[in-house]
This record gives sequence, C-alpha cells and structure tokens, in this order.
Amino acid sequence: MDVIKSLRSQVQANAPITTIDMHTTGEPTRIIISGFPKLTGPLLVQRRDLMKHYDHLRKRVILEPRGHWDMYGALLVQDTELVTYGDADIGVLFMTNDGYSTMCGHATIALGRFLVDTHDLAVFPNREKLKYDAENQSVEIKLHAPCGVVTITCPTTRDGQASDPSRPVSFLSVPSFATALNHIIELPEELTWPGRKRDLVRVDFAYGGAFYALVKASDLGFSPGLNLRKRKDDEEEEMDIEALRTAANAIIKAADLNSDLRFLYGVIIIVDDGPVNPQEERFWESGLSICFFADSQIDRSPTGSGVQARVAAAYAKGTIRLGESRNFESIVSVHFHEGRFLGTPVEEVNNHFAANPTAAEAVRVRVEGWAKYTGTHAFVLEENDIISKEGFAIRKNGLSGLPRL
Ligand SMILES: O=C(O)[C@H]1NCC[C@@H]1O
Repeated sequence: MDVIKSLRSQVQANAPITTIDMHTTGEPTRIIISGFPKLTGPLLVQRRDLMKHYDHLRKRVILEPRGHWDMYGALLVQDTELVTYGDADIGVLFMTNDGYSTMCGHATIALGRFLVDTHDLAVFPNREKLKYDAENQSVEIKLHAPCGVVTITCPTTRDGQASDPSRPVSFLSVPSFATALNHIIELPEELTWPGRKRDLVRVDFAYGGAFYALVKASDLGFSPGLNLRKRKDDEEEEMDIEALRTAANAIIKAADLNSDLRFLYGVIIIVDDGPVNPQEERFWESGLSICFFADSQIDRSPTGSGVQARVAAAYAKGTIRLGESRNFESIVSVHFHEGRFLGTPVEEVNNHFAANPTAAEAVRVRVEGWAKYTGTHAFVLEENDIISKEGFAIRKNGLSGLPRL
C-alpha cells in the first residue's frame, strides 16, 4: 500500500494525538484536542495525574522529533469542578519543556480564537452556550486555568460564529501582585557570563498567574538595550542569547521557591531605556524584554502572564494608574506592530500576600494580543519506535531524554 494511505490508516487505527497549532507573535501553542487519556476530578488533581502517570505524552508532543525545546502545549479539559459547578466554559492544562505551568497568556490569546472557531462539541461541549455581544461584536469565554478562571474576550464576525483576526483578543486574569520589590539576591558564583560585574542584583518578584523575577538588563552587566531591537543580519553588535540564558538561570538558582504551584516560573530581563536617574524606580516601564521560563525556554511573545506580573509590580510602585495602558514587546514582536501585548490594570482587589499589605496592591490586568493558526497535526507512534515514544532534546551539553538500552 502507498505509504500515504498506510499512514492515514494508522492514524485512523491508533487514536492519534491530534492538535491545532497556532502562534502568538511567534510563540507556539500546540492545542491538544484528542488522543490524551480522559482525566477526571478537580483541575489540579487532573494536572497532578498528568504529571504522575502521563508525562511521556507531554514529552511526545512537546519535544523532538514532533516538537522542540521551545514548544508550548495546551491540553483542553472538558470537565473540571468549575465547568460543572462554577461559571467556567472549559478547562486547560498548560505544558512546557519541563512540566505544567499555572498560567499562560499567549496560549490564552490563541485559545480565545480557537474556542470561538471550533464548533466540534466533542472538543468544546459548551461552545453553543457562548453569548454573542452584538454591540462589541465579540464573544466571552471563561477558561479554567490552574491559576483560576480567566475571562477571554474574542472579537468575532457579525454572527459570533467565527473569530475576527483583524482585531486583538484580550483576557482578564486572576489578581496579580508584587511579592517583593527591590529585593537583593546573591548570584551563585558558578554561573557566570561575559560582562557579569556584580554578585548582588536587585530583583522584583511578582505574580501574574505564575511567579516571575523581574530584573534590569544593565544590572546583570548587559548593554541596557540588550540589542533586542537588532536582527542577526544587522552589522552592529549581536546579542548573546546563551549569556542571557545563564543569567536567567543564575537568578532562578538564587531565588527559587519550589512547590507544585508556587514555583518561580520565569525570569524577565528588561531593557532599561527608561530615565537614567537611579532614584526613579522606573526600569520596568520599558516594555521590551526577554523572558526565560520553564527549563530555559525563550518566550517569543511578550509573555502575557509576565505582563500581568510587570503591571502589578508597577502598580505596587505607584507608577501606573488604573486604566493606563502600556505596550510590551519581545525579541520577535518588537519588529511587528501586531506583535505587541497591551497591558492595563483595570481594577484593584484585596490581596493578603502583597509585598506591602498596607495598600490593596493586587490588580486585575487586562492583556491584549494577536494569534494566528499555523496548522494541524495527527501524531502517531509506530510500533517499536522507542526513539520518538517519549521525545528527546539536543541541548548545549548534548543529548537528553532518550531511553538507555
Ligand atoms: O504568555 C505567557 O504567559 C506565556 N508564554 C510562555 C511563557 C508564559 O507561560
């Protein structure tokens, strides 16, 4: 039989893992729509089950040869406690190169479009319950993520049946807050990079559905602009991604708080082209940054949950007001108008964990951005294929992840 036909029949026979792939400013979201086991119980129990019993499936779709080190996954979960008893429309579990994150803004933006565009009730049983807002030509979706319920607003065509890609998707997430401002950490000696000058570095820590460390590029010894606005083929000075990655790892190592949900998910190195006056705590106001998350993944997007965290840190410092919007850009998005994320603090909420409990510094942040479709996959596993069964990765120090025979 022709190999194409044979593969297609294998696809039919083997309950493949099927995905819809999208990108948000270049950052991929592989949306898993079938082929994973049916999980039950509260969302966080399902997350733990996935971690404990089905992690090989995460590796299979995220890592090589089907994916790559910087791939990102979103597993749609039809039943959760908040879908059944609360007001969520559908649940999601996010997947990275090393595990399961608690929040993901870029994937939420992509899901906004997909959940409006799919009419397959096996994938999204509550699709028909979504209400069309004729005035704004949009549809609202309540997504149950591990951090809580995130409300997505997706612009649509006039009947609400399809997303309108000419307008950005936005979401309003869980309360965001700073957990420590101007915190001094000591960088570990063994992690060093060209230009590293100091052992002590000032970092803000903030939560935007996931925990982030926010640090100024020049404090780590990088050129203040990080050369992020340049392209590889520009003649000027190049950026040193490996050095930035090592610096991000040094911060993770110095500051890690490790537990199931309360882990330091990412380090955002921020271009500091704000005011030069060191008394002014305004470095985070530059919207351009590079984010390392999970196991040294680089976010191609401006990091939606990072935008929440940065707006919350800014709010705690008193330099952004409710209703004020800021642009945020990444290494990719800085080159394209549609690449920007817009972050706006929209309402204050009480928060007992804030850095300064005397003020109600938790805010809900609206984040806005653009996502596009790139394709669809039906992934199979041929018999005796131990190489692609769990996936692997080629890293700086060699090969990781293949089974030893
Ligand atoms: O946009 C975000 O929030 C995410 N992008 C990759 C890392 C974060 O989860």
